[in-house]
Amino acid sequence: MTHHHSGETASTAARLGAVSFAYRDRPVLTGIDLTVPSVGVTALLGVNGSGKTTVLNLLATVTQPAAGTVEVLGRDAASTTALRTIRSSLGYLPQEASWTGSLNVAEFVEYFAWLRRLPRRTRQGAVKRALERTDTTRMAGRRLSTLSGGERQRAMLASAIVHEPALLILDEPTVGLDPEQRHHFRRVLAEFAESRCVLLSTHLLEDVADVASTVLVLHAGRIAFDGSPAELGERSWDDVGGSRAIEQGFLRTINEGISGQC
Ligand SMILES: Nc1ncnc2c1ncn2[C@@H]1O[C@H](COP(=O)(O)OP(=O)(O)OP(=O)(O)O)[C@@H](O)[C@H]1O
Repeated sequence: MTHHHSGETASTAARLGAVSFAYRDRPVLTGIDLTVPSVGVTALLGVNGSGKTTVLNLLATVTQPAAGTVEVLGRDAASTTALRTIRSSLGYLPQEASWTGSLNVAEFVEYFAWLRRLPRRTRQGAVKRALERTDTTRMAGRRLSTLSGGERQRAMLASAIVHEPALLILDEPTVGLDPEQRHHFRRVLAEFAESRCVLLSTHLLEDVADVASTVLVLHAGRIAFDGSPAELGERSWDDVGGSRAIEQGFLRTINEGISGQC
């Protein structure tokens, strides 16, 4: 995996340009600019309430900005015709996505294949591939309600990638997983991101150290850092290395409000 960060030369999966957004009278984003590279895992960091979910909702075209431009997969999300194309190439796993009912894993993923309008002749193959990719083939016949947190999250991931989206957006996907399940989940994401864009929000610096090629830090309504995990780690106070360095670099970025735009 490459460790370049987003820039003018890298091809772009998604972009926000001078976007502002408020919930009633509460401003959340204030003229934010950001770029998500088209390959690799991009991690969006920020404290609680900084607006990560809002950013993901905008890029998933679930929410519209009050001002500014949202561009996804090279198209302007303000255009109704572009939206059709964007949405068919997009996968979105919202925070704590929860599904009830009696479907087993394979049926659940097939249901999404159907929702995504995959033609009948390719549907079974797509389901099989999504199960293989997420290492859920063994649990294909088990009901969702009987799965552990990590197994369930992988089944959710399978449903989000069954149509092979060019851009996959995940809101805090590793919450509630134990260390081994997190590790496993990240390996699946890393593999998927070898040829596609994965954008995830997280509070876990270990997610960043382990799997991200690009880190964006959201602070005070804007992007306060845009670079590689190593570059964020270089902002630490001490010579600590690893996810400790990234944590310190993150804290320093939000405390000092350093601009990380290169
Ligand atoms: N529907 C809403 N109505 C009013 N305020 C909202 C709404 N949704 C979010 N907010 C507020 O907007 C701000 C940004 O919320 P958002 O969920 O985007 O942040 P976040 O970074 O994802 O937070 P967390 O890390 O806690 O998930 C917060 O202050 C939140 O309270």
